[in-house]
Amino acid sequence: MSHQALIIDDEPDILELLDITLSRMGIESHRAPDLKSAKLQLKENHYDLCLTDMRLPDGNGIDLVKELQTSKPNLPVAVFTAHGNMDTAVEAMKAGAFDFITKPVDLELLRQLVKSALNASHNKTEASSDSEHLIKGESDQIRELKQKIVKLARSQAPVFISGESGSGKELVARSIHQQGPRAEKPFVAVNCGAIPSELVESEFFGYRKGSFTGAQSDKKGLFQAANGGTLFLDEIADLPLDMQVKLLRAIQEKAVRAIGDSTETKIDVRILSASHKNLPQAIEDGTFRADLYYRINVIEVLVPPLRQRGKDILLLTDFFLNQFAEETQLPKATLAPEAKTALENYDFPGNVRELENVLERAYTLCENNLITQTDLQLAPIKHNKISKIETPSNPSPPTKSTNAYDGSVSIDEYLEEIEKEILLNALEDNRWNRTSTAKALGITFRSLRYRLKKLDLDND
Ligand SMILES: Nc1ncnc2c1ncn2[C@@H]1O[C@H](COP(=O)(O)OP(=O)(O)OP(=O)(O)O)[C@@H](O)[C@H]1O
Repeated sequence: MSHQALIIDDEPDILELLDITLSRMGIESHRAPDLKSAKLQLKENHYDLCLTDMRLPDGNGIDLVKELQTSKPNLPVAVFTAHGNMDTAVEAMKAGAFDFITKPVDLELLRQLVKSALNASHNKTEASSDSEHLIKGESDQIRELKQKIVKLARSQAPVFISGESGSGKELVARSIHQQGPRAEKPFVAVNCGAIPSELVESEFFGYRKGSFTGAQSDKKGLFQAANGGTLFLDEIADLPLDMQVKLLRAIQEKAVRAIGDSTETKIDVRILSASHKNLPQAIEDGTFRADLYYRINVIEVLVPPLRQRGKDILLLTDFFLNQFAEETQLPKATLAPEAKTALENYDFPGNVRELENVLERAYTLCENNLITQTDLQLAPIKHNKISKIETPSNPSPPTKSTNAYDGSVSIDEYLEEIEKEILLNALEDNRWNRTSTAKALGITFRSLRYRLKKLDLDND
């Protein structure tokens, strides 16, 4: 059965052009010059794709995008925006639009967009099972995250993934890619902090032969390598400022220019990015551009720290122990009860990656395949969870939320740990925004800064 699309625009020439392009792709299109007629047709027919202009004689395309999110959540809607008007594009994607395309319409980009959209609606049934495989966890936080991923996978909007180091940000990015219409195309992950600043541009955009000494042949950049697929920019906060401008341009124009090239090449890449740093803070500090943040952060996903995932600690433990046994072809290790308790009480500053490393080391060290608390070599009290109660938005007095003081460390150290815990929880709750953290804690900004410094938490 051939696909059907609804195209909504008040300019007959554009409708004609779209109709011809789509019919060459085997897609039958219905035309609507305004919202009223579009809504009528949406009621009467089944569509696989909807393309709408933003400004229509009887209203705004974005209202239709919003409405369709509830009435037809599986129908991909893309919007046309005036050239250079990224604000509208961002607004439309936040409202649930699948993607945007600027006018005058580039037919190559249009064809790519249409293919992605059709794949997206085609893929949705297989989607959720993939994520189950990749991201382990049954906690409410992880369930919610997985549901969000299924939705995000269908859109083409840039997603910013925030979360502590080792919490699984890259895994989330992979999952979004794998469940989306680009799954068959490349997923290219790049650690922005690991590329020397003088090489960033050529790594990203490539270069032409002879463009500088040593450029002996053409080289493709990461954007080109990811064409049709997804480019995952990890540690994006580490990108040098001049490169941030070029990245912004590439995202806006959907085009890149290799070093030494006189022309731009259109590229179709979905941008996912991540950082464990607080980007709003980086903007305040002048190390990150606000306009780039606005573009890459159309949708934000927060990966929760492992210590907030309750039963997932032991579930992941089991998963990793199974994995080690499989890899080594040796019997699976078991955990002594006190080792289990120690893991459950540990706060994992390095999150899932740390758990994996701790277990791998313990698996190697343990005797008779039984992992004891000693084998785990967890950091001393410094990193232990003192409180099991998550209080930060309204911190209760330490006496309520802490275990009894047992004299194993000095009282000062003990109190410092409590203070640290409260500060970290409050920071996390306020997305590392210091101004709101101070407010939530009822202390001044200066006092918060002083405490962070004193407790050696001021490392950003
Ligand atoms: N929910 C999970 N289920 C299974 N494995 C996980 C999960 N979360 C993370 N991992 C594993 O933990 C390790 C770290 O994850 P990942 O690299 O995605 O974290 P990250 O947040 O991107 O880290 P960084 O901040 O250092 O870039 C990887 O080996 C990953 O496969």
